[in-house]
Amino acid sequence: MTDMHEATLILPAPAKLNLFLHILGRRPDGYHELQTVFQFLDHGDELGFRRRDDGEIRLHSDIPGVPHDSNLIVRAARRLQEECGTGLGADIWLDKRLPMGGGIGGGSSDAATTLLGLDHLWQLGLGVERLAALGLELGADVPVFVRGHAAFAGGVGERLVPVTLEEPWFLVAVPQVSVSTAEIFSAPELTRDTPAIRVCGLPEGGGHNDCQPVVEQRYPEVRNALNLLNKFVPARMTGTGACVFGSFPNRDDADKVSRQLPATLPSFVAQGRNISMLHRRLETLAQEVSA
Ligand SMILES: C[C@](O)(CO)[C@H](O)COP(=O)(O)OP(=O)(O)OC[C@H]1O[C@@H](n2ccc(N)nc2=O)[C@H](O)[C@@H]1O
Ligand SMILES: Nc1ncnc2c1ncn2[C@@H]1O[C@H](COP(=O)(O)OP(=O)(O)OP(=O)(O)O)[C@@H](O)[C@H]1O
Repeated sequence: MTDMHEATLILPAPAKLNLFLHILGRRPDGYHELQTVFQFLDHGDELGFRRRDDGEIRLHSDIPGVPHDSNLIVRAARRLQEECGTGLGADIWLDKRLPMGGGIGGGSSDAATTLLGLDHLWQLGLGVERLAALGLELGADVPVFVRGHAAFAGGVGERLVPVTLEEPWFLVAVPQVSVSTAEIFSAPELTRDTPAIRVCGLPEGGGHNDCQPVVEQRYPEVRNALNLLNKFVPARMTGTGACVFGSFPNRDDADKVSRQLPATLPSFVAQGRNISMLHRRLETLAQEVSA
């Protein structure tokens, strides 16, 4: 067993929030037409990479309940190898900080960081378009992390239009429950007929999350978290849950509320960002190389 300090490249895998999530309809293949806005958080997992010359992909950090070969990090690495036919491999370490099944995109972000990290390490120069297309094969949320810009999403989540938003501080509460995205999308009671908005951005009044009533009904932990946070700030769920969030003009205000939440409801405070911290780090790396 080796450690993160053996990595030659360490990169962040930030979380995202869905600031609203409207479900417009269901396609014959079961996937849902939706509209949402993604913004990144300056908080996330961390991944370490080191090149191997024998073609092996080895993830040295276990996630309980996720077999090595099913981990999105390993799947992303193997898909990239297959795509470009490289004989190179990698040792990979993961410092998992984001809750799983939290609706903040941890697995998708890990996959995107793997695609961009190995593209850099193996000097493939595949470019964001091809990496985003590979990402979409792994999950609907992967392309936005590959592109790294806050975005309005349409279609089944794959049609992305970059947007520039205010960058408030968010308090994200983490109910101690994991919500399955597939379960919520297959719920008979899910509202699937919200009218499309015409602007590529935040709707007037901020919109809503159609998945929230379904999750509140099925998961009392999420309902309780929303009730608690709503006492201080208008609270909303991200994605298909379980995390709920409220926004604040500065860090101090968010921290104050965070300290008033009960110990049974963990939370974190992070700034919303239009450029993901992964892309800011890659930009710095590129500048260091060219200097
Ligand atoms: C809810 C969101 O997080 C919003 O950002 C995403 O749309 C879900 O993204 P994700 O977790 O990457 O989802 P995927 O792994 O692609 O799909 C998980 C499951 O969610 C359902 N699903 C997902 C996306 C979509 N537009 N319609 C769906 O019905 C499908 O049943 C699918 O089997
Ligand atoms: N590297 C990974 N990190 C987290 N989950 C992973 C990973 N690889 C595979 N998975 C699987 O993916 C599932 C969803 O994890 P994830 O943390 O992305 O959920 P989420 O935050 O609800 O995502 P989303 O907002 O994209 O729906 C997990 O329950 C786990 O079984």
